[in-house]
Amino acid sequence: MSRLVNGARSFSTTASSLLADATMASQSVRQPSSFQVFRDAPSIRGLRRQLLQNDRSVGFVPTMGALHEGHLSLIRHAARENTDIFVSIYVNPTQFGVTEDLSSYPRTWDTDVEKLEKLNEELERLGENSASPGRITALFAPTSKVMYPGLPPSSEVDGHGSFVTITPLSTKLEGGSRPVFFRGVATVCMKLFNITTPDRVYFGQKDVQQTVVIKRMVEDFHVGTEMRIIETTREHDGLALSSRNVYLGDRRRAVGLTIYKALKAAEDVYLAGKTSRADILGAARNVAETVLSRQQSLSPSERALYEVDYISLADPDTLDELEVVDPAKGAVLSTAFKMAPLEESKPGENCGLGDGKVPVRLIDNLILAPRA
Ligand SMILES: Nc1ncnc2c1ncn2[C@@H]1O[C@H](COP(=O)(O)OP(=O)(O)OP(=O)(O)O)[C@@H](O)[C@H]1O
Ligand SMILES: CC(C)(CO)[C@@H](O)C(=O)[O-]
Ligand code: BAL
Repeated sequence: MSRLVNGARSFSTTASSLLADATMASQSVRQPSSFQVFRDAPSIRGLRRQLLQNDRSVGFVPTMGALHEGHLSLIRHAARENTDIFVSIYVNPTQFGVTEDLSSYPRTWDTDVEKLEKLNEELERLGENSASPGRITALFAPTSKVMYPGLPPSSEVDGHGSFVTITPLSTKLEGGSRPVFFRGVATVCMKLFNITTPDRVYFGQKDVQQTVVIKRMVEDFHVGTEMRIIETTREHDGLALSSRNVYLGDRRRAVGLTIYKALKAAEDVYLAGKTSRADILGAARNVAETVLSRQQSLSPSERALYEVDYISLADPDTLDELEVVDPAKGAVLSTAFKMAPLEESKPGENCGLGDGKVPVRLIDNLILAPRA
């Protein structure tokens, strides 16, 4: 397959996306051999047209890069039911609020390309003995000028632009702390879906509210694609993989596991037969508060502090908060922790990328499955 970088152009809009595009350009050194890289819409559309004419199916996996096993798991699922997989890497400025971490979001082009190449080798080996030999054939890595051709992309709540807004879903949970987040996500996903016209799209359960918003968008706008939601990939101890975890370091990584422990405690209560909000969320809050007060009693060089943004027990379709879980329907248990920067580090301590100074937002959720 060709080693072309298709339609490579370098435009920029706001300072942040200028930085993002420049970072991308400076990192776009490694070129893959088993799939093509596309930087603009007409070129990837050309490939899509050819595939359609040859009765091939496309599974699309949108990402913001800094790829980890969670992303690879989405691609492996896509490989089981499509001949061709399109992956996108684009750090979308409009989903970051003006004070959020757009400029520090991890960008790791070379290792991302390497991981995708290795995965293609794995898929090729699997394909020899299976009926579903899907492969990555395209990596779409557009510039912001390609994605936002008309205007500089705005991250202001009242900023101008062509936006897709899905309310009230987008205002709940994550939307409470990140008011432009789902407007940005829905808008960029609509653009990506319009460009790639995939048969199926793959999203991770880890970002549960994102799956609910995109599912609603696909239904309400009659987007001609099927949506697949893939279970959360976790570390051995349960911490959900996330691109931002590289900023945690050892101390915040250990304390950050509380997010999973709190959810598990709440799930245990539901599995034991309780259905009330007070019982279920009480168990999660108890874990979160106990760990936090223990951390607060330690010295600044020993502790890692956090703030619980929300702990939610919500309806799986509307994300409305529930007082009681209907066991026939189940619920979504979700939470967000804001891990504060370390106050003091110890000599030789692994404080993570950014030396422990970058605040890290962790989100996680468990689905309380319906029971008879
Ligand atoms: N641990 C995971 N398991 C399964 N899917 C995941 C996991 N982490 C991310 N994904 C999915 O990968 C897709 C791209 O996500 P993204 O590139 O934002 O990575 P991320 O790890 O979620 O990063 P962030 O630090 O921004 O949360 C999304 O559909 C997301 O839900
Ligand atoms: C879906 C997405 C790629 C849109 O930018 C992003 O929100 C993500 O990576 O989850
Ligand atoms: N996976 C979510 C992307 C974000 O936090 O911006």
